Amino acid sequence: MADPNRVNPEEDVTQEDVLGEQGIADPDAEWLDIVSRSPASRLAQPIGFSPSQASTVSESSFVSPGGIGDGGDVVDGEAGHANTSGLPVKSDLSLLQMAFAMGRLDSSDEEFDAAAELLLQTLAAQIPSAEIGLYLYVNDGELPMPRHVHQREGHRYRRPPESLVRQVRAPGASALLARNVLGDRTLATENTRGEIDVESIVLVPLHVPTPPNNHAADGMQEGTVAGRTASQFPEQTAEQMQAGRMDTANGFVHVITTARDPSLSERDLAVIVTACEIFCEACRSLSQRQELQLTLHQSRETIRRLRSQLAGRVKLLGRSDKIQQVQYQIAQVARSGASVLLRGESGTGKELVASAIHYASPRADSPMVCLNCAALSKDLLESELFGHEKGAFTGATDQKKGKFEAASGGTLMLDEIGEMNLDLQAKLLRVLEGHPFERVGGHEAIRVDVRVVAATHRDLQAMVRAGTFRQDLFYRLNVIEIVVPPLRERGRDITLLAEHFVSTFVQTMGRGPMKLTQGAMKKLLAYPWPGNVRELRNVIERAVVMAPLELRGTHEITADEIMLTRAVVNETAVDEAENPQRASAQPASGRRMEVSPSMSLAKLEREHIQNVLKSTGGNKSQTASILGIERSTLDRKLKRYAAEDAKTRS
Ligand SMILES: Nc1ncnc2c1ncn2[C@@H]1O[C@H](COP(=O)(O)OP(=O)(O)OP(=O)(O)O)[C@@H](O)[C@H]1O
Repeated sequence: MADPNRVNPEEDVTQEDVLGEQGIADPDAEWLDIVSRSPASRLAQPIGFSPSQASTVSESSFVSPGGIGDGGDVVDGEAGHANTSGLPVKSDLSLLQMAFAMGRLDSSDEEFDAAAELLLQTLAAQIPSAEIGLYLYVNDGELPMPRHVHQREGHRYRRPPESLVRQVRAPGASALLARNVLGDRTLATENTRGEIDVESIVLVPLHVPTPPNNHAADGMQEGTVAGRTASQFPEQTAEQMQAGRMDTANGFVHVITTARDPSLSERDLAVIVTACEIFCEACRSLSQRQELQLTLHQSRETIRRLRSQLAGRVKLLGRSDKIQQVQYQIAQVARSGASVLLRGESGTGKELVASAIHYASPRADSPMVCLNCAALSKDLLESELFGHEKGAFTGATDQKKGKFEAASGGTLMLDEIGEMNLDLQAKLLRVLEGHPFERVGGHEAIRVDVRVVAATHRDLQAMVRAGTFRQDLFYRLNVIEIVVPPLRERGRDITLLAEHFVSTFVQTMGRGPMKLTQGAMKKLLAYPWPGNVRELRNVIERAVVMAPLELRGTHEITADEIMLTRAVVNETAVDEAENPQRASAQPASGRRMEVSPSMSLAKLEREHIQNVLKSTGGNKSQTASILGIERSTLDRKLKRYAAEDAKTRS
């Protein structure tokens, strides 16, 4: 025969195990340990109770622990809750309504308390004769004041005694129902008249994620505690709860009825447990959403910070007239939303100019996206530009947004626009004219607000004449044209940029101080820079990398350490600068000049000037600088050579 002191004879759990050492003072108290829940099983079950799983419990007996839907559900037949039709009963509907209402809560800080309020309202509607308290522990210390309370008009809710609370806070504790507890001091506390008139009690442990922000103080009901902070709550994350790692409740719901009211039934217990399950799940999902929102917020902040850092770095260096003209144009066009066409050789800084326009424009806080039209096949370029739907083509395993969508609100730079085929040019034109577009394989019309900056090193007008570039697109893109000059036409900007790159690389590579020698500078100035600024950058990077590791003081980067790919270097100037005593008669082009003993000094000078002029691509300022003469002197000499030639011809 079963030991009446045992809660669950099968599992050898005594009544004391459930209630602790102090146990039940009143031997008449009837206990039902109804639900022993594992987090993993939560909400895996329907909210309602299936008749096939229901079991009726006779008075004065204990039921084995079991989760809702685990076969341990209890239905109070007398209360008429057993439902053989399989249709939801009234309480199920109300719980469903509560679940929907909780599901609709957004993830703002106050929603945890809104969910708690919904829970209490639902329970109050289901059990009109009950007083209810919801508790959350800020730490593992004493019983806190209830965070939310429901009490009827003229009635006063009373907290449970500590000894009872310990039971629901024990690891893996179940929900409890106690009846006939009138006068039992271990199960209920006194009312204002010093009587213990509580007749039945339900306690349900809660496993809720840490409330996001303790706004509980705002608009709380009587008995709640203000001034708690989220960090004071025990560390419990939604993931931990989901994984079922946390088995100590960090809160509970306490429901009581007094001697004047109907006693709480098993059906009431089941409803309360289910409602609490829904509440905990809603809190978990709110917490997860809030974590996601926090991550999103942090990511946005990071992007904003990186953008402003980037904006600070987008500096178009140069003091030459030509670069100052470009800087002026950037400032002019940035304020407008007009399309810009950037022209210039490869490596001159077209992308940098596009970025400078973007970061100086009101679109600076939105994305700046670049796409090189030369790097992709026609089909890939279309999908990169406009995106594609899942399954649009082989390999399109997911939906993908295109660069137009990615640049929404910002700027899209289309580099090498001259490489775009005519079909795509037509599609691009439509978008530039304000028409919506569809992703490849899609039907949804997408509209974006994007400023397009196109760039090319090709002669688009010639392409228009040849029929390989649409004239209407050319006009649409060429609202404003900015020509980025080649480096060889920027004179002293070469050394300015070189010095900038030296200090940049020294810093990023963590090297000691370095500087360029005069000879190195002259070598740089004498070079025609077919690869423009990009090539200069690479040359300097190499020089910094190759500089001796053991340095004392400032390392001087000599001409010999400047490795140029083309052999067209003014070695004369360099040699003279590095070894002034070793004057040489080598031409600027790098070809060794044949110097016959009969050659006059004037002829030698003329040949040298023409060679240097050739090596700088006709850049007179640069030539003058290399030769170490004034620009006006060079002009005079060139005029004289032209006059001499004309005279010879006539
Ligand atoms: N005036 C400048 N000041 C500082 N850095 C520059 C300047 N011009 C170009 N650069 C640097 O030179 C490199 C090449 O520039 P960028 O990529 O903008 O050239 P591009 O004309 O767009 O080249 P491509 O036509 O090949 O795409 C980049 O590292 C860029 O930061």
